[in-house]
Amino acid sequence: MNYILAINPGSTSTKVALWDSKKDLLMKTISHPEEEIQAFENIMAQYNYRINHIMDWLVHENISLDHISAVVGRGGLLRSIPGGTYIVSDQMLKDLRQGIQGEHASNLGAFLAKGIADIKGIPAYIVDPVSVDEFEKLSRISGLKEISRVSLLHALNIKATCHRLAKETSKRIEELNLVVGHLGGGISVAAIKNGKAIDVNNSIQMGPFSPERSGSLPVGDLVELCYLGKYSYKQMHSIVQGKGGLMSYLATKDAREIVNRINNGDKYAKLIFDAMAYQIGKEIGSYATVLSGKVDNIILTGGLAYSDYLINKIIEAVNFIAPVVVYPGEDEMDALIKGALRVINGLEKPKIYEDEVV
Ligand SMILES: Nc1ncnc2c1ncn2[C@@H]1O[C@H](COP(=O)(O)OP(=O)(O)O)[C@@H](O)[C@H]1O
Ligand SMILES: CCCC(=O)OP(=O)(O)O
Repeated sequence: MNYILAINPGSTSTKVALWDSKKDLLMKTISHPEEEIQAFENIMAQYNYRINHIMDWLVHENISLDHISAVVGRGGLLRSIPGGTYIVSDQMLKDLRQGIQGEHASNLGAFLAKGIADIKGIPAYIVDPVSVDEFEKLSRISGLKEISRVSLLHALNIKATCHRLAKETSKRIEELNLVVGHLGGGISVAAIKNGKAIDVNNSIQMGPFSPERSGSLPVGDLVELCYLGKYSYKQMHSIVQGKGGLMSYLATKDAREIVNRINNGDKYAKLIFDAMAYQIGKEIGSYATVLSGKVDNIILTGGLAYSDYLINKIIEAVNFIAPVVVYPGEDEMDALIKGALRVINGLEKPKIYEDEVV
């Protein structure tokens, strides 16, 4: 049996999947309790912890490394590069170790893939990392000379949903203009022009607030908050990235719990949840203008797309722009496997990171 192993490290879990030539996909979400993750100084320090969990899972599934022919990981905050499947290289690992564009759980994907692949001398890949950059020149201008807007997005799932829609409508992705909202713990809203993500909010720093991130904030007030002497640099980061958004207002990031509260008459929960829908709709409208209003479809995806309450509010606001297609959840594991397979089956040449940096 020849398996491909896919690894997707997230902030609270490591998702693993095994694909075999009979096209069976075996998947597992290995959850990491907060107190275990918190014990590590940084993301890189979690390497041994996460790889041990993956090895234990393989043993549990009775899969020998001898039967794995390639390993593919989610790509992290690398330098800006075009979409595609990349061979894990030393330079890539160096940039991730250095945190060239910041810290993110996905920075471990290439390390975990390479770590396992090297035991047997098999190839290690990453696919459509979060630093996929297909921006047009205009998209990079921020409003302050010292700061450029950068392309960071849920590229893997966004690209996968574009391919899915193209297939379902018998079109080529290059023919489609789409606005895609990946609505998860973080939110990316991207303008996809002829298959390329020509602009996106950058879910870590801007755009609508999300279950755990503040999104764009009034900039002067943010500067004030930073200099109050109340919070350290590290605390400020964790406030806007992990404890912002729904978490900040409602002390939970669980959309199901919030809808329950709303159904039980909690007016404040309704105000905040409705505001998130409002901001998402506003962002979608803004990205429709990037495409001059020529939008074939709006796609809503990610965990929050399971919430009928939220999705109906967003659809109400944006369906004057284009028909809305909802793909709840995410298909990142499948996208990783498919990316590796395109290269293994010779349909695509694997990209070399060093040659592609934008
Ligand atoms: N079945 C569901 N119904 C409503 N909301 C859901 C459902 N599943 C997940 N969510 C919400 O989606 C959000 C997380 O999305 P997800 O894509 O799983 O996040 P991530 O992968 O970024 O951690 C959370 O707010 C969670 O409560
Ligand atoms: C860096 C953009 C991708 C992102 O925010 O991923 P998560 O939601 O998985 O943290």
